Amino acid sequence: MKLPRRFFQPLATGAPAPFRELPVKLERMIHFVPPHNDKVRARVPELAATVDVVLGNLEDAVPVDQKEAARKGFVAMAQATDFAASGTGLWTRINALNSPWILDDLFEIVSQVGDKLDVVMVPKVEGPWDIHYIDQLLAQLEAKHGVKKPILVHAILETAEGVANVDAIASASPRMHGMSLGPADLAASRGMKTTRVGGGHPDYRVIADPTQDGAARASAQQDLWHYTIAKMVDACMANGLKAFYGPFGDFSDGDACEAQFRNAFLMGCAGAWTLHPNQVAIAKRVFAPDPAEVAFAVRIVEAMPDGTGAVMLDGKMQDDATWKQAKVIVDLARLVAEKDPELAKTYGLK
Ligand SMILES: CC(=O)SCCNC(=O)CCNC(=O)[C@H](O)C(C)(C)COP(=O)(O)OP(=O)(O)OC[C@H]1O[C@@H](n2cnc3c(N)ncnc32)[C@H](O)[C@@H]1OP(=O)(O)O
Ligand SMILES: O=CC(=O)O
Ligand SMILES: [Mg+2]
Repeated sequence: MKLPRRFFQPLATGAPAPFRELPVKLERMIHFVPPHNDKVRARVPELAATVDVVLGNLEDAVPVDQKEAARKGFVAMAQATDFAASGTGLWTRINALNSPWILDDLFEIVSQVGDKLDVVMVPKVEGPWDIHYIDQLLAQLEAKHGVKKPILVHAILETAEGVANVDAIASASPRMHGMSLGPADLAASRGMKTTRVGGGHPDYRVIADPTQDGAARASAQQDLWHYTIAKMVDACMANGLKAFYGPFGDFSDGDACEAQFRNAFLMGCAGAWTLHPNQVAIAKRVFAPDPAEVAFAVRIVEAMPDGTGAVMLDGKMQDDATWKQAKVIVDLARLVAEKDPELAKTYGLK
């Protein structure tokens, strides 16, 4: 373990100092773009204005013979668009640490567009040692190429070992931005008996006890991801990081996607991945607080100006703890309102 006083020291001479606090940004969706696909890449300038984060994906879903094209495509799309102008984040998902592509991914991207890159998403993180390796390498590359702003690291939680080490991953480096649940790889790693990318399964359910009259027994589907999301959210929030739901692969089932995203939002996640344009509106709807909740949260904050004491609102007791919950909702609503004029009007925040 590093000494506490060395935690925030740059890991290479000339590399920028790590952030003490994460920049405050709205990240309702991390929109995945296949950079080797010329048609989709050509749409990135237009797309950038409509999503919170554009991510160029170099890992799974890119065929082996397109890995170089994807990397070059990402550099081209990073150069062609001013993401900062629309307040849009620019991320890339690099190949895994045990792959033959990761070094070229980082060398080429940091050398050519390191100053534009906000976050590197690292797949299949198993433990803090993976983050330490990326942390050191990024510092060396930032120093070599004169990158001024620290590039953040986002881990995908998608192996059984990674889940077992989630707290140590979250606290491994001040470069950590957050984590995403990777339900597809995690299902495989855990030996789950599914063939899906996120979402539920109709056979994962609880059933009521039999009754004497032999009536049909009530049964309800359960959420396969509840435990992991809760574990990830706790690890992230305890370390000042952000937690995200990852991919939902059935593009034809908007309702199921929305329900899964909403569970994650209610449990503390900041956003989710969008893999297809039709998931962007879902993420915008879900990862912004409900206007009625915002209105009630404003009443709580106004009823307890210094955040202490106990008051009654509509028959419900409010105190310091509900004031803090209300503050989470009002702060998020203000962040959303800065970007969304329609919701700003609906929220009507002063
Ligand atoms: C488990 C994991 O690792 S998940 C992360 C890895 N997976 C990914 O990154 C997948 C990202 N998404 C994609 O590559 C694509 O959506 C695909 C290949 C899965 C499907 O693409 P298509 O077959 O073209 O889907 P579809 O026909 O429904 O697309 C509709 C339109 O949206 C466009 N589109 C599809 N996906 C995207 C995207 N991610 N971003 C922008 N535009 C897109 C298509 O080009 C198409 O445009 P057109 O109407 O002008 O032809
Ligand atoms: O990378 C994402 C996953 O679900 O696997
Ligand atoms: Mg994966």
